[in-house]
Amino acid sequence: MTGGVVVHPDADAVARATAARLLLHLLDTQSVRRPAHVSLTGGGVGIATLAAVAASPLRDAVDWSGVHLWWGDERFLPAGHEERNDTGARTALLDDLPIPAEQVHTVAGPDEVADAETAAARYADELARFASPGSASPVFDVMLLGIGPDGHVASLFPHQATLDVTDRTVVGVHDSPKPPPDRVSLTLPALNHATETWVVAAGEQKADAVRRALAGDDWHATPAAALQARVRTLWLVDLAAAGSAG
Ligand SMILES: O=C(O)[C@H](O)[C@@H](O)[C@H](O)[C@H](O)COP(=O)(O)O
Repeated sequence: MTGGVVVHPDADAVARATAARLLLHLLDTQSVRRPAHVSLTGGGVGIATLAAVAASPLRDAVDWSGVHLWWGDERFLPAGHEERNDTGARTALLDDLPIPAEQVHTVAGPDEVADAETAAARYADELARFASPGSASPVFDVMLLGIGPDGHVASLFPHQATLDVTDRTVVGVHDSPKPPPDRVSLTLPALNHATETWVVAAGEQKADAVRRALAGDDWHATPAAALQARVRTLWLVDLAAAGSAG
């Protein structure tokens, strides 16, 4: 397992460089095996990265029919709601991408299921359909994640019981300190079932969380400290999030 921190000048550079990294990574992956599984994230830099993928000349070099897209977490809101992570992704990129609809694996919302637990169970079933041998989910080629100022990743928030769930790949989340309160999230074992994890972060308000995660803080206090991809965990940050601002 290796890791590293790549520091870019600003948020826009983080998004553009991460988009280029993702597209090249997909091209490399597709030269040896398919399909590729990529897990997306909501959040400012996460969605800006998808917009940068849409704008990249490399975008059409990828064979999107060989890519499956997932989400590390979703806000438990009806399909099409503007605050859903997948809505942001559709607007930024997916509406315009030649990817088969059945390879875009979204989380059910309250328009489809009664509660976040049911949505989580349904998403776990979907992950299981594509599971690598002997496991409950595919190995994600790239797990893209943002980080909150409190150190949360996906919808795993500090000191919540969901952090200790290891017998499932997906959980319902309630009382999220970041709105909306109800969410669905991959658990830590599922997030770490990834070849590469890339945490994107920009802005001074992320600097303390990034520092604590990299210092190996107690992951109940800083969930991002628990991230450990199989091959490489990369931190793609701007100067401010690296704690080097001004
Ligand atoms: O639903 C969400 O909001 C997320 O998936 C969440 O984990 C996000 O990635 C971080 O909170 C960072 O978000 P920002 O980049 O907007 O701060």
